[in-house]
Amino acid sequence: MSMLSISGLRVRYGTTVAVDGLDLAMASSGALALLGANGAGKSSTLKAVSGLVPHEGEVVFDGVSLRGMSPERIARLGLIHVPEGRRLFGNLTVLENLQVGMTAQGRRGGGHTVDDVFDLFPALREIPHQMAWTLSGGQQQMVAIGRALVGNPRLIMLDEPSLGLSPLVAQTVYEALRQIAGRTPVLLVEQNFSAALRICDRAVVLANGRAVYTGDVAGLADGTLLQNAYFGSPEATPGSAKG
Ligand SMILES: Nc1ncnc2c1ncn2[C@@H]1O[C@H](COP(=O)(O)OP(=O)(O)OP(=O)(O)O)[C@@H](O)[C@H]1O
Repeated sequence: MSMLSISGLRVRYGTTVAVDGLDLAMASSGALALLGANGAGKSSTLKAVSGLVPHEGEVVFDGVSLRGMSPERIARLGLIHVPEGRRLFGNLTVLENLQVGMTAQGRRGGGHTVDDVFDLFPALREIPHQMAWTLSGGQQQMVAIGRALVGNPRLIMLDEPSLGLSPLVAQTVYEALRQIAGRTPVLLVEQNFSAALRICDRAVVLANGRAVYTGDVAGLADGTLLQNAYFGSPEATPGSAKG
């Protein structure tokens, strides 16, 4: 049985169709990359799964339909979203942000401790009392991932974790994600497809809200399909173009 199963997902904002009938299934281990150009519908997919935007279609997590559930309840089931832009509490410290993440554990308990997060990201161990708003982008991303981990995710969804990071910092974040994916299934949204493909075993490529590829990352090796999805071609861009 799939851990996460999405069928016929449709997200609209007014007249814009952001996700246009997406089917996607994830097993209970491994990492899946959700790829595509700007505006392809990647973030909207994650937001729909975590109950942040209205949608049509069915999302089932570990056999439970998420229809009508609040984002808080979905997070307490262990489906945890690290949004684009990190969304930390700026006026809380590193440690306090991590402690807030523990509330997503609900009654499940377990998962990473704050100490485990500091083992994963030693740079944070040095600055537990620093206010989040003063952190660099890379440190913020580490706290955002750590905050998800202490919530004991059963599946973790990350939206563009490397956005705005230097190549070296992005590499540190990706090394941690590789370790995380070894024990928790990861659904990873990225613009930076080469980084994502290095840690994922499966991929879905979106163009204008529709899947143009679903399968093993090996099937993307020759690059043509990704080139088309990111830079445009008639086959890779069904439906009308959106800005
Ligand atoms: N709140 C919103 N209101 C109106 N349109 C939106 C909203 N959010 C997204 N869209 C539109 O929906 C489409 C899909 O956006 P989405 O953010 O899901 O794409 P994406 O693949 O994540 O791209 P990006 O990497 O730029 O975030 C785009 O056309 C976008 O302009």
